[in-house]
Amino acid sequence: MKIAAIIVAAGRGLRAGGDTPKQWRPLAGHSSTYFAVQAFVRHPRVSRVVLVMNGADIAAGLWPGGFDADVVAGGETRSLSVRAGLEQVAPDYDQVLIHDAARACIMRDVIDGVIAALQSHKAAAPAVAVVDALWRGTSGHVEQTVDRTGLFRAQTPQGFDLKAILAAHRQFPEGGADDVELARLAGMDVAITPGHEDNIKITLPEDFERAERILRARDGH
Ligand SMILES: Nc1ccn([C@@H]2O[C@H](COP(=O)(O)OP(=O)(O)OP(=O)(O)O)[C@@H](O)[C@H]2O)c(=O)n1
Ligand SMILES: C[C@](O)(CO)[C@H](O)COP(=O)(O)O
Repeated sequence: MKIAAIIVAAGRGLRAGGDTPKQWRPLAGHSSTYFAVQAFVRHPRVSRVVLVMNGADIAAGLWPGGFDADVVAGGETRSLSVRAGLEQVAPDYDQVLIHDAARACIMRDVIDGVIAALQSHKAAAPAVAVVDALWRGTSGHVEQTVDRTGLFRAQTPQGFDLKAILAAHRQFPEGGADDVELARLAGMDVAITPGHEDNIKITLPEDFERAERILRARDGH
């Protein structure tokens, strides 16, 4: 099986704040995008990596290179950025892994779990089960306890049969929360694989410190 990876890095990171989009800010000596791309370039089963960037970030030279990855311009939404990446992957690839550049701490086991599940499924994605009690609240007050049974927190990389996910994106150009949502809209069954608590998405300002701690605790970053 020929596997490609798409790293989406074209967002503006508004919730994280700062002058520079979160995926380009200094993180453990590099950037979140650097670590995300590195994880897939180094993976022995992945033979092509496509990095999707905002056009202005490409023009500003934010990607320092140094890895064998194709760079392509993204779109206004995450789904449009993924679509741009998918259109760039050569049709002789069988499967594609779609990953957020904002998930710098992605680890080998999580990627391996998705690839293993793709041997028997057309779609597979990592997640962690919700273990805390869940509340619905308004104006700082608890209104209701929500049943957590069967609830998961979705992560990336989300993996797919290339032709099937490309067809799903073409069928639903309005997009969705993530590629799993589009796959399900197109009728695909999606297997849940083990995620990891450290595979965080840098979303809020405080997430940088946590990501930095996780990365610095690893050897040879
Ligand atoms: N138009 C977009 C929007 C998002 N992304 C990417 O999708 C990933 C996950 O999205 P999210 O965390 O929501 O990033 P942003 O959209 O940048 O964040 P925010 O919503 O806070 O602005 C990120 O790596 C982001 O760069 C993208 O490639 N193109
Ligand atoms: C794809 C994703 O990372 C799964 O957790 C997520 O959907 C990204 O976007 P969000 O805007 O933070 O929901």
